[in-house]
Order: sequence, then structure tokens, then C-alpha cells
Amino acid sequence: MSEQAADVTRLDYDGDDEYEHHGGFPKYEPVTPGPDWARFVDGMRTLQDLAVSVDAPDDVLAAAADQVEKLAELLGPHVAPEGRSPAGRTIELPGRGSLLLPPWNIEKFGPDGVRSTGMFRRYHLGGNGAAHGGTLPLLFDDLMGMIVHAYGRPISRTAYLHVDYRAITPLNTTLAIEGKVDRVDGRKTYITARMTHGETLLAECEALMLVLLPGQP
Ligand SMILES: CCCCCCCCCC(=O)SCCNC(=O)CCNC(=O)[C@H](O)C(C)(C)COP(=O)(O)OP(=O)(O)OC[C@H]1O[C@@H](n2cnc3c(N)ncnc32)[C@H](O)[C@@H]1OP(=O)(O)O
Repeated sequence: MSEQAADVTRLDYDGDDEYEHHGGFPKYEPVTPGPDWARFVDGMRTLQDLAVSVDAPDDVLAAAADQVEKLAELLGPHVAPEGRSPAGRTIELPGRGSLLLPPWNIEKFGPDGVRSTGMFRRYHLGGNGAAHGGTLPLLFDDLMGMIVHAYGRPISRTAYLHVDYRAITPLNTTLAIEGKVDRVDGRKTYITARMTHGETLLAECEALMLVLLPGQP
């Protein structure tokens, strides 16, 4: 790994630690980047799908690896600290423009709950055509963060996240996820959510979110 690429793993690599914090959090604000950001993220998602599904000859892989290395060289100088990249902050894009998140779109966001729809793709394959079991908690955890925020609670972290898998989660099919605050008790916010495919219940989730104390990371 080049020195430039290693910098990507640091959160404060530009030496700027002045930005605002909630608890221990950097401030996140929504952004609306130009259309090339959407194209870039969409292309990267296609590459993710291909990276976990191709069985290509060596010469094709060598050419692909050359291009990947060139791309990393092009992007490397533009790495920004946490909270500054459009990734995760572009609300109108699937997965808020973050490759970490499956490409789901927020449809409802308010104190009475959050709903989003989207699909798992080849990149999210677990086995025998179903989504990997770990991708559901990822989506639920992100949903919990949004629900707490939409409810008007301060920044909170997941203390527990319990997922019940009720049916196999298919790929490449539009699914829905929805949840809401059930109960608040001091720092604790209790939330329930469910994932569905039409009328079919795929998974249920219960989580406890705890409001961070000042300075908690
Ligand atoms: C716009 C920007 C959006 C950003 C959204 C960010 C959302 C992020 C969502 C996440 O994914 S966070 C990542 C996964 N979670 C973590 O990494 C959390 C790791 N754990 C911690 O940091 C601490 O354990 C935690 C801050 C959650 C709590 O530590 P504290 O020391 O502040 O709490 P404490 O242990 O004193 O517990 C407070 C209360 O909660 C209860 N509690 C804590 N953990 C529990 C648990 N696991 N199960 C049940 N109860 C629990 C505990 O019993 C107690 O109850 P009582 O007040 O009634 O005595």
C-alpha cells in the first residue's frame, strides 16, 4: 500500500481538529454535490458487484488491477476528514452516497418514524441467492441512527441491536425497512423496526440507543 493510500484510514489526516463535535462526533451536514458524484458512486457500486462476481482470465485481471491502481492514484490526493466527503451526506442518493450502505432511498423521515426502500445486490450476496446475514444489521443500525435523529434526540450510539431473521432476504428485489421510537427513558431510546418484501416479513429488529454523554466518542 502506498503512503498516500495509508492516509485514507486516518480521520484527522489534514491535521484539522477544529471542527465542531456533538458528544465526541464531528458535525455532519447534508450536501448536494454535482451530478458527477452520483455517476461516480453508481459506477463504484457496479464495480463492487463485479469485484465479487467475476471469474476473469489473468490478462483481464491484470488490466483491471492497473486501472484500479491508477484510479486510487487519482483520488488519493483528495481524501478529506470525516464529515467532509459527500459520502454518507448526500441524502437524495441511494445509501446517502456511501458505498458502505446498501443502495436504499429514504422515503419517510420524521418523529413518527423512518422508512426506506431499496435492494440488496450481488455485492451483498451471502449464499444461495440470499443477502448476507450481516448486511441486515448494517441497514438496521443505520436506520436506528436516522430514527433517533428524526425523533429529535441528541446523538446516540447503539447499545444493542437484536435481529430476528424471519425469511430469506432476496437480492435484486425492492424491499422496505421501517422503524420508530417505541419508548424513551432518560438517555435510553428503545426502537423497533422491520424489513419486508411486499407482505412478507423478512426480519424484525429491536435496538437500544443511548444518548452520548459529553465527550463520549
Ligand atoms: C447525523 C449524524 C448521525 C450519526 C449517527 C450515529 C449513529 C451511530 C449508531 C452506531 O452504529 S454506534 C456503533 C455501535 N455502537 C457502539 O459502538 C457503542 C459502544 N458502546 C458504548 O460506547 C457505550 O457502551 C455506550 C455509550 C452505548 C453506553 O455507555 P455508558 O457508559 O454511557 O452507559 P452505561 O453503561 O452507564 O449505561 C447507561 C444505561 O444504559 C443501560 N445499558 C447500556 N448498555 C446496555 C445494553 N447493551 N443492554 C441493556 N442496557 C444497557 C445501562 O444498564 C444503564 O441503565 P441504567 O441507567 O438504567 O442503569
